[in-house]
Amino acid sequence: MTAYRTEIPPDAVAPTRHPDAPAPGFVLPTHYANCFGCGPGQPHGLHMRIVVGEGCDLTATFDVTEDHQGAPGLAHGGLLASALDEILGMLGHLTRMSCVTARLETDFRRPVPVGTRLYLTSRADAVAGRKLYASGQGHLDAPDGPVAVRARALFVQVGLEHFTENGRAAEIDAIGRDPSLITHIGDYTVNP
Ligand SMILES: CCCCCCCCCCCCCCCC(=O)SCCNC(=O)CCNC(=O)[C@H](O)C(C)(C)COP(=O)(O)OP(=O)(O)OC[C@H]1O[C@@H](n2cnc3c(N)ncnc32)[C@H](O)[C@@H]1OP(=O)(O)O
Repeated sequence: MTAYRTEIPPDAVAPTRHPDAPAPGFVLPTHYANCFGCGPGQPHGLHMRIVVGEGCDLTATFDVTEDHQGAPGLAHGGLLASALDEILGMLGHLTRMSCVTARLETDFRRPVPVGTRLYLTSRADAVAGRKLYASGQGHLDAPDGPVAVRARALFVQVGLEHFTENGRAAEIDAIGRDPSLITHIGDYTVNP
């Protein structure tokens, strides 16, 4: 059997939902106004609205439009992977780990026509030190519809310097001038 690099290592533990994690049903605010996945200020973005689940899990819907085409009338696979990356990355809200994607493995199981509403889910599967293992999927047109796309991912926890030292100065400076470009939930700042 293939040894995937997102296979959960023996020293991993079950993820713990942080006591101060947002309540079930809470709609997560965008972590950065210009994020391609969730930012309202990003005209070309996916504008995903991600909802907190009961455990270490999230749900979202994503409407596939003609702007998302790869083949005629069908969604572009990279775009579907982006939607999954977004809902997987937001799991850090529940475990209070500010993470970036280290690896994202995507299986495309069925074509996704323009006009589809994709019902996305993600869940944290395990934590090993700074590493968060997660999986997710997208169902066609209903929460229990056929699975069109699924993914497994590894996220690695990083500090704020990951963003301040690597991000382009123009955008980092813009946040300094307008801190509302990134979101604060409770007593912590969501990574940009
Ligand atoms: C406070 C609360 C906040 C709440 C939170 C909200 C979050 C708000 C969410 C935003 C949601 C955005 C959704 C989009 C998310 C992106 O799209 S993020 C952008 C895309 N990703 C990137 O740009 C990351 C680029 N890569 C890097 O910067 C670095 O490679 C990394 C990932 C930080 C790791 O580097 P590093 O810190 O030097 O660590 P490193 O020792 O290399 O790796 C750590 C461990 O991970 C393993 N590893 C690293 N890469 C891989 C890999 N590709 N495959 C397998 N294993 C790997 C290493 O083997 C190592 O394992 P151990 O030795 O510990 O067992």
